[in-house]
Amino acid sequence: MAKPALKAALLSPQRPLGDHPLVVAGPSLGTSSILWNRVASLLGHDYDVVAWDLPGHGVSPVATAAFDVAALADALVDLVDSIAPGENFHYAGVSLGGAVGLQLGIRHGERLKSLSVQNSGAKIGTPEGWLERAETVRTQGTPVMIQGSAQRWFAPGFMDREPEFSSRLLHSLRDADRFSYAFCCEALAAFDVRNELGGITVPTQVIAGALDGVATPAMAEEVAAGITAGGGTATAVTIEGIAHLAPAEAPAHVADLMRSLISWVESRAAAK
Ligand SMILES: O=C(O)CC1=CCC(=O)O1
Repeated sequence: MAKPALKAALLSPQRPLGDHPLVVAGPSLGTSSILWNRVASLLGHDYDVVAWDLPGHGVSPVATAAFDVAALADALVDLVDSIAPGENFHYAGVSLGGAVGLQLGIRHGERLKSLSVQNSGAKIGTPEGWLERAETVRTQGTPVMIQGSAQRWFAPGFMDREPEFSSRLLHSLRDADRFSYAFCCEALAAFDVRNELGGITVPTQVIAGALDGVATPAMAEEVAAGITAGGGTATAVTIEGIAHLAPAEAPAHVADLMRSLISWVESRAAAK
């Protein structure tokens, strides 16, 4: 599979990288690094927060060939090495970005210090559904997804409370390259790591939204159980009142959960 080129934005304050632990944050399908703005403003004082974009989304170049989730994980390690060569990092990702996190844990566990998988699962949706969506978007463009995405992404009332932020997120979808979006759908169609979760040994938290119909709390429990069955450390947490975009909908809660995991891992490493 082709390895797509990825780019990232620094969301923490401008300063030389390396004095603070590195946190790499990944987006969901149709969104961009904007998804992480609020969490980064809460964590950016203590951590270097870098958010990457999917191919053809945000600042990443369009994809010209198919890729799978494993290739996205490999490309992300290349990206980290271009920013902070050889550095180990904490990773957090939402939905497809969370799937990339699971592949990082499976394929590149030695590079991860912790893993926060949010609104995601070891398998998301059905291959048929993703292939149908890929075809729709390839022929009609990403704007055709806006109405349905708004319903899946946000809990009732969020768009009324946060019109500007929700519209910035939906603009990321509108502005995404249709072919790259379709390749992402095809990557999700082929993604199923339910039998590989036992290979993840990095400390992991799995965050679900109680109102998420795409990646349900049961899917988060399944990920955590699969990791612990292999001897790893994982906990699943459900946040009430939110749907599919935890860092946008509950930034303070997500930042607290991430900070607990990261500071536990960092203090454990410092004590060794
Ligand atoms: O269906 C959506 O748009 C939500 C979603 C599924 C996978 C992903 O990354 O986002």
